[in-house]
Amino acid sequence: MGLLTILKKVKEDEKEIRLLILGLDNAGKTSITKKFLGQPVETVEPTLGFSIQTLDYVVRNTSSSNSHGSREHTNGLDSDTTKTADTEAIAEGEQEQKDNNNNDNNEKDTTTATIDHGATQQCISTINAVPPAAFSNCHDDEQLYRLHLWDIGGQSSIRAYWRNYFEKTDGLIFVIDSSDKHRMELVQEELSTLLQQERLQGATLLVLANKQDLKNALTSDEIATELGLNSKIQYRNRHWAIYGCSAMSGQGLPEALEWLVQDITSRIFLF
Ligand SMILES: Nc1nc2c(ncn2[C@@H]2O[C@H](COP(=O)(O)OP(=O)(O)OP(=O)(O)O)[C@@H](O)[C@H]2O)c(=O)[nH]1
Repeated sequence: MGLLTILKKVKEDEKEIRLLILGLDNAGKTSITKKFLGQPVETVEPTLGFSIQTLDYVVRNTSSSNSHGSREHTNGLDSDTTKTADTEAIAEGEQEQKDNNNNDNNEKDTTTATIDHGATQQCISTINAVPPAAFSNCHDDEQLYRLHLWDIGGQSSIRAYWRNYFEKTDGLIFVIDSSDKHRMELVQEELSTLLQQERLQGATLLVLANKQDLKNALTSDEIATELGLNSKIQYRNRHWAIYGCSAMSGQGLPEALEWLVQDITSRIFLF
């Protein structure tokens, strides 16, 4: 294997992005994940554990397609912040993730794999079989990123397990049911607790104010105020954005994902 081949392989391996999708139960995490994957969203079941999906995402390196123009709110930080590497040993979560990463590597060519995590934890790992050649088929002005979408159940009994999935997270997608006004305080508390976690310190935060198709939905501006995104100190050193969206219509999702990928890639990939 020549040097160039080795360098290219290193480069290719680095183009993987890990996205953690969290939020209260019924917020729309699975529906949004399905929409990202181009799958039907009419029938979704509550996630009783977690599911992992991969999505190959192409970014065109032209000035127009790289722009973040459609984002609604950001903290205005420079995008050259270095990714925080968390080397602390993670007890059970780390082991669980290693098991799943191994599964990921081993099962690339299969469509599904199931891991038994006992009564409350199920994992359905669906790996979209994308030929490795896909990486070399991009045009010069295109870059392919492989997004790993970790959709974790949001029911209160499962929220205690969220911490098992923090490791190596590049981006946190926090999904909110914008029509669920009574639980906004709980949403605020859960997000605030998440952002205090050391292993999520370097992660870009994308807040999705979902279900904008419902008449009684709060707007993304109203939710930003509820969460204190522009006022709380814990958001000052964080790359964040909030987008209104609807998993049903898909409205707002392409722009939101584009912003997230652009923010992450501009921070963590050197070439
Ligand atoms: N009207 C509307 N309904 C939505 C939208 N997104 C999701 N839903 C519905 O909300 C319900 C919950 O959606 P899920 O995607 O299962 O939510 P979840 O966050 O994955 O839920 P858990 O797995 O319990 O954590 C389902 O009935 C969806 O059809 C949306 O944008 N608009």
